[in-house]
Amino acid sequence: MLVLKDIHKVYGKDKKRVEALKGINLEVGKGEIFGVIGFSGAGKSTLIRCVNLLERPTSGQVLINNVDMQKLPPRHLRKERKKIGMIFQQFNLLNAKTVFKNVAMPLIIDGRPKQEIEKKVNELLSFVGLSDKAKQYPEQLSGGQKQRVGIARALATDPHILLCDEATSALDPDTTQSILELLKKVRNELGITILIITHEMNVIRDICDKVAVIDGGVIVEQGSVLDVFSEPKKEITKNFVRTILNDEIPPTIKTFIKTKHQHSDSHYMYRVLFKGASANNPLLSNIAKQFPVDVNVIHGTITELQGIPFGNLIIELQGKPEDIKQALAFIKQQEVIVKEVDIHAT
Ligand SMILES: Nc1ncnc2c1ncn2[C@@H]1O[C@H](COP(=O)(O)OP(=O)(O)OP(=O)(O)O)[C@@H](O)[C@H]1O
Repeated sequence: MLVLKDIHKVYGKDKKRVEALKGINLEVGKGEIFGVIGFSGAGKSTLIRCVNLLERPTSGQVLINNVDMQKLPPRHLRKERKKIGMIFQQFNLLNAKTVFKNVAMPLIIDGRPKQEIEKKVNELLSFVGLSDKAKQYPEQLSGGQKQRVGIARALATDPHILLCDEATSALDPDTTQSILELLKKVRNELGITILIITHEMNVIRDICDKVAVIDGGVIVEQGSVLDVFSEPKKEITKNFVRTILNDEIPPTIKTFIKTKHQHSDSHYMYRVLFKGASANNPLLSNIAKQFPVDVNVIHGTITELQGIPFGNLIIELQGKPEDIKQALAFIKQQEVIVKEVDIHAT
């Protein structure tokens, strides 16, 4: 659907030269919700603007449905661009125009007949839940309602892809949630592919299928949200995951365990990650029932990723070394990820 091949973007020259993107490779499948997360200055805005060629890449290819966007003559490019909708952090609405006119604008520019515009805009306002606001002006709306207008406007030309540039960053948590639900509806009911850039991991957790982490103009890690959340590899990714899935053992518990293990070289502490169906299995009680081993839950968090439960527990197994070995072998047969925690190194 959308393929970015070795995209570089350089701004300025000589002393003012900034290499904002340093060889970005991404593939977004049809109907996917793909999130790109990074800190401020990582290159997110540049990246998303390169997709619809608001910003021309210095080198590299932007392929949409196998069409190389940069090779298109201007007339064809204008046509292809209509298949890419975009929404913005600050909504970018025309304050002097009504909600209806704002949504109608891309269709008016496109020279569509009045009747068609009327029908389409009313459908879109109903889709985003703002039928009763058609005659109002943007300043009479809340932030969430403004973003709904932004979404309706972006959908006016029936795009295949929707680009979301920090679309929820200006909104409070509840409104963020309702906009994310609307974006899910856009994908589920209209089959539109969505590319989101954000610095908020909760946005990735709540609606993305795949995630890429961008740092210093480079994608440092990417994969399915489930995989990246369960086994983040790079430090920056671990820090992002930690913002919503705190896997740090609290200092007081660390001190307690260290004292307890002071005279022992045995390591009976494990981090267990449950995802999907495994999160519903009574694993811990099964261990306690089947082996002469006590299970002590030291710390844990459970969250949901796209409706799938996802748990991260630190457990301590107490018992004879041979029994613990057997219990551990049993745990490893389950659909969970188990890692030893070296308390002396934490
Ligand atoms: N028009 C421009 N001219 C010169 N440098 C630019 C321009 N736009 C962006 N940059 C630089 O490119 C780098 C990436 O910026 P970009 O805005 O893409 O990052 P970002 O991840 O979107 O950050 P933010 O969330 O703060 O907007 C930064 O160093 C920025 O200063």
